[in-house]
Amino acid sequence: MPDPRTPLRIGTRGSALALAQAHETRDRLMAAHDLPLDAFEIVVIKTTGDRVLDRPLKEIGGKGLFTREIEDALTAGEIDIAVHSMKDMPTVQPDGLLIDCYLPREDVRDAFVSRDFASIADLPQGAVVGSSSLRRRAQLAARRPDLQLVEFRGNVQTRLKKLEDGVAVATFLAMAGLARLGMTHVARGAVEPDDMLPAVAQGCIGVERRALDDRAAALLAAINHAPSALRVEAERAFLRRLDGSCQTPIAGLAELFEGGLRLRGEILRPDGGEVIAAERFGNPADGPAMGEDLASELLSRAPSDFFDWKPA
Ligand SMILES: NCc1[nH]cc(CCC(=O)O)c1CC(=O)O
Repeated sequence: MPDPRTPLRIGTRGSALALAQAHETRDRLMAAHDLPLDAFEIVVIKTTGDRVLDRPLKEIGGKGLFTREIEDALTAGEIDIAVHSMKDMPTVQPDGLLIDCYLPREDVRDAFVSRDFASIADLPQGAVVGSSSLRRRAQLAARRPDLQLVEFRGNVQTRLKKLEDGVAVATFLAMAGLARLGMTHVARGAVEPDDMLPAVAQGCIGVERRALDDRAAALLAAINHAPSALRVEAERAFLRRLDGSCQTPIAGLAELFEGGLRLRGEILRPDGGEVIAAERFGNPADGPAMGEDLASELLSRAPSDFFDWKPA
């Protein structure tokens, strides 16, 4: 049992967004437990995803790329908790680790970012749009097959610079990331989920810990936001059922209303040529079962060649 007076080491990536998320987690822990700043230590961990910036993510390993090394540090006891964008998290955690703490979810929507155009509908015929997100590319192609898509990797600043340089006339970012960086002014508007269903867990920060670490468990329990947990766990059950069999784009969103849970999900062909979508309404406590059931419906409705696509 570690000395409860040693600082709690918070592992995070070093990007501005990751640091903002780590600081938010620390501030919530300080407030919930009336702890001083020096009860915490922020430990920055550089991941493969941060180092390899010149190739599309899908070539170098996709999901898990930003989290693997952080989880290794957690398992090795080099950090005590790890703060993650849940959108980037694989649906299964390594043995001995778990996530049971979620911060209040931010805006789940995608932001439309462009100097010259106000919305997707406003984009001229054939306009060049930058995005490296398989989901956003497929959703956009489904709505606007005339648009030209170019890869657009890197952090928020890098992508904004590419827009400035004229590499593309518009791009998409998560509203949540912009909000946490105090940069929502760069968005021309938010895209409603009806028009572009967000990525599973978009806008939600989760905190991972060692399953047997009672000190971290007790600290984190006080800051878990139950409604966000219910929503994200429903979405992640949906994704878990799909992502074993499916490298195609996936979107999913759970929302709470008047005591009920609405869960929407869709899978797309990467070229946007086909979208299969469905939804469930139910009891919030049944979120994970609803997620699995929704995934099963989409899988059963997909034609046999739907999942033949492999990343380049
Ligand atoms: N894949 C990168 C990533 N992971 C989480 C966010 C934004 C914050 C969030 O959704 O919680 C982003 C950037 C983006 O999509 O614009």
